[in-house]
Amino acid sequence: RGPSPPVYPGALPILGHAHQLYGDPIYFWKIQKKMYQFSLDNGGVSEIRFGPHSVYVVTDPDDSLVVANTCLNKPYYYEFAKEMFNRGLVTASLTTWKPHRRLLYPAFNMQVLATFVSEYNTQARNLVEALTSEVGKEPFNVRHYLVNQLLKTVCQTSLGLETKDKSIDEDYANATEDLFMLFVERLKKLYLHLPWIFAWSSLKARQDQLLKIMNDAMFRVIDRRKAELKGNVDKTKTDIRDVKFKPLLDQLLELSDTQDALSDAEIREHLDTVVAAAYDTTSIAVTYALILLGTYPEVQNRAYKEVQTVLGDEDKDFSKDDLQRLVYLEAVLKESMRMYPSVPCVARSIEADVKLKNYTLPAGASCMISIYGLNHHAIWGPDVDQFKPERWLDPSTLPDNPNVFCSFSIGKRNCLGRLYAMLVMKTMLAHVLRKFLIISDINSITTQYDILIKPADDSQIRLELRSG
Ligand code: HEM
Repeated sequence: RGPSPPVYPGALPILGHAHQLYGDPIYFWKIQKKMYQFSLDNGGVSEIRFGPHSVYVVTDPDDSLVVANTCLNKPYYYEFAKEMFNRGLVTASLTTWKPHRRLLYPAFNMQVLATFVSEYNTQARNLVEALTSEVGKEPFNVRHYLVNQLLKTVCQTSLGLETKDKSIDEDYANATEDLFMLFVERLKKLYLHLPWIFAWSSLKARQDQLLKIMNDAMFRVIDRRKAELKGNVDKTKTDIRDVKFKPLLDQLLELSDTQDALSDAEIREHLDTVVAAAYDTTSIAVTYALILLGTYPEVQNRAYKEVQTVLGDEDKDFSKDDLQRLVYLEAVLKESMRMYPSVPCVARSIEADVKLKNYTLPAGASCMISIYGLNHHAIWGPDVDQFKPERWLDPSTLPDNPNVFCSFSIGKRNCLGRLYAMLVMKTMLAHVLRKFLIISDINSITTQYDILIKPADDSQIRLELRSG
C-alpha cells in the first residue's frame, strides 16, 4: 500500500485521539480546526483515530474529489442520526440514495424554485419587521430571528404550511438543535459508539423523546395534507401563490400516488431531512454574512448600492431576475460561506482501498473531507484568511481548481438544496440591507460546533435604520 499519512499528534493506545475530543462545543471546534490545519500543513492527508477506527482527514482538493466520488456511503457514525432521518438523502445508504436522489432532483430545479420567490420575499419582509424592534439597541442574537423566519420559509415551500400554521415551530427547531447536540455528545464518547451501551444510556432516552416530538409533528402535517388533497379541501389556499407553486410534500405525494415510489415513512424521512438540512444551515450562513457586512462598512456600502441599483427606490419585491443581478451580494455570501462554512466537514466510508496522489487509504477506515480545510487551502493565495468578496468577481483571482470552494460539499453527493439556499439567503440579505445599517465586529465572535458551526455569542450585530 505504500506510505501511510502522518498521524495527528497525541494518539494514545486503545483510545487513539478520543480523549482529545472531550470538551464543550467551543473547544470541540478549536480542536477540529487544529486537526484540519495539521492535514493542510502535511500535504493534504492525515489520520486520526477513534479508538481502533482510522479516520483520514483530507484537505487536498484533488484527493477530496476522488474520495467524494468513489466513496458514496457514509461511515458508521452517520448511523447515529439514522433513527431520525433514515432513508432521507443525507443518511441513506447508497442503494436507497441513488434512486431517491433521482426522484427528488426535479423538485430543486430553477423552474420550481422560481415559484417560491414570492414566499422568500414575504418571509424576508416579516424578518425585517421583526428586526425593527432591535433598532438602536444593544447587540443581539440575530440568528434566533433567522432560524424562526427560515424555518417558516422552508415549511411553506417544503410542506405547504400557511404562515400562521404552527405545526412545525420553535419546539421542532429546538428538538432538532438538541438532537444535533446529542449526536455530537455520542460522537465524542467512544463507549457510546457501541449500540448496546448507547441503548441503555440516558442519551438514548432523551433521543427517543426528541424523535417523538419531531415525528409526531411531521406525520400530522403529512396526514392532513393527504386528506386535503384527497378531499380537494382548501384548494384555494395556494391561489394566492404562484399558480405553479407546488411544495415538496405535494410533489412527493404525487410520486407515491402515480408511481408508488415512496411510502409515508420515506416521505416523512425526506421531509425531516430537507427541513433539518435547510433552515439551520441557511440561518447560520446569513448570520455570518451579516456579521461580516457589519464589520466591513465598505463592503456593506457596495452591497447596499447594488441592491438600490437593482430595485431603485421602489418598495417592491425581488424577482428571480433581480436576485440574479445581485452579483456582488452573491460574492459576499460565497466569501462568508468560504470563511465560515455552516457544515465544516463531511465523512465517507472507505469500502474498498482508495488510491490518492500519495497514499492508498485502506478499506474499513473512514474519511473526513474537510470543507473548512479546503476553503482555507493555500491555493486561495496569501490573502486566504481575509474577507474579500471581490475575489469572486474576477475568475482570474480564483483558484483554478473549483473543488476548493465546497461549502455545499463536492461530487455526486453534494447539497441538493444549494440553488434554493442561494436564492433564499440573497432575498433575506437584500431586504435587511435595504432597511438597516448593520454594525458588528467579527473579531468578538467565538465559534462553536454541533455538526454545524455557529456563533457562540448572543451579541452578534447592532442595527440602525437607514435614512432615505
Ligand atoms: C447555506 C446553506 C446550506 C449548506 C452550507 C449546505 C451544505 C450541505 C452539505 C455540506 C451537504 C453534504 C452533507 C453530507 O454529505 O454529509 C448537504 C447535503 C444536502 N443538503 Fe444542503 N446545505 C445548505 C442548504 C440546503 C437547503 C436549503 C436544502 C433544501 C432545501 C438542502 C438540502 C440538502 C440535501 C437534501 C442534502 C443531501 C444530498 C444527498 O446526499 O444527495 N441544503 N448540504
